Amino acid sequence: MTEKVVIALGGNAILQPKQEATYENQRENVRISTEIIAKIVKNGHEVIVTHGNGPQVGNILRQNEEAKDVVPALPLDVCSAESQGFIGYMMEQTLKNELNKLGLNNQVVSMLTQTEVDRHDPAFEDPSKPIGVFYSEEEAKQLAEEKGWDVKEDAGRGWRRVVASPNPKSILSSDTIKLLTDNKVIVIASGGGGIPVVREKDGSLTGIEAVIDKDRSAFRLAEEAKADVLMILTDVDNVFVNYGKPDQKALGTITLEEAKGYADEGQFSAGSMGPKVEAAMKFAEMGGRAIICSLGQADLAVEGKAGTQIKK
Ligand SMILES: Nc1ncnc2c1ncn2[C@@H]1O[C@H](COP(=O)(O)OP(=O)(O)O)[C@@H](O)[C@H]1O
Ligand SMILES: NC(=O)OP(=O)(O)O
Repeated sequence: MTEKVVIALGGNAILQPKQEATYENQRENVRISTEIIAKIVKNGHEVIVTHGNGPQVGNILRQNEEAKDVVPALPLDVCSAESQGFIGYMMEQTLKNELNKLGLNNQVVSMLTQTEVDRHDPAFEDPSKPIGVFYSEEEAKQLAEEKGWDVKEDAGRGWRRVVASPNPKSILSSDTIKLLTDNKVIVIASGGGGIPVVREKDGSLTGIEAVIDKDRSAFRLAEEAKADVLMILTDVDNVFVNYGKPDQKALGTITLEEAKGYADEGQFSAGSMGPKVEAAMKFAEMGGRAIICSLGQADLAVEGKAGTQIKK
């Protein structure tokens, strides 16, 4: 059965924390991801791809800040647009190559996407979105002091700079995305959660400095593009209960009620698995099928044979 699938690729899939942030490393990781996405297309599904940008947007911002005496620094929303362009370029090119290898000639387009947020969102007062590279606690605190950054510990993996991450209210080009997918075009959209923008009183749009969580905006994208499946890909095969403890247990197919129960127990860390499960539950609530799984198992998971699957 053909299903419309929104695939959300984790930042880890594009740049692993221990890798050097070279173009070559990132392009190869993206190529590996698009090899799997091409298989899903080959199996007959309509696909919309979205992706994270945490490491990349942090690096672009840093480049701008460090070089500001030579070239004026650009604001964070523009860095977000740059990251969408750069990742979209790698993804569009490698996906087309991988589709060609499978004898498929689908059109692929990557769209710069703006996401509307509320300028009064309380998230602007409480920066929480980790961007850029990881630091030791000592380095992070020193950088915070020297450069005025906000820094936080990131889900047990080290310390990172954090910026405001408002809730995505609407993906602005979702009508166009839907039109394209309805016409069999594979769309790469809303990368890095989308470029954050706010609507002025006269209806016009302007950018605002923030980085939107891509799991939250993937849910909005799936909702607005009327997808059947929301698939969030990360670096673990399943969602676990008692994660990291000797009695950890992988979750297979679970009901929305079961997922809510585990979330209420605090099983999913705020900065990592929490937003994924939250997005998956909201999508399941709407009657869709939500999957959280590893990149390597994505083609099996879409057929219901792997990963954590949440249904109403
Ligand atoms: N309950 C859980 N089950 C599985 N993984 C979890 C859980 N709680 C926290 N995690 C962590 O969440 C990580 C995935 O989140 P994150 O690194 O933010 O993803 P990505 O960058 O791929 O979007 C996993 O690598 C794992 O360490
Ligand atoms: N924007 C965003 O959520 O990126 P990551 O998935 O890379 O953190």
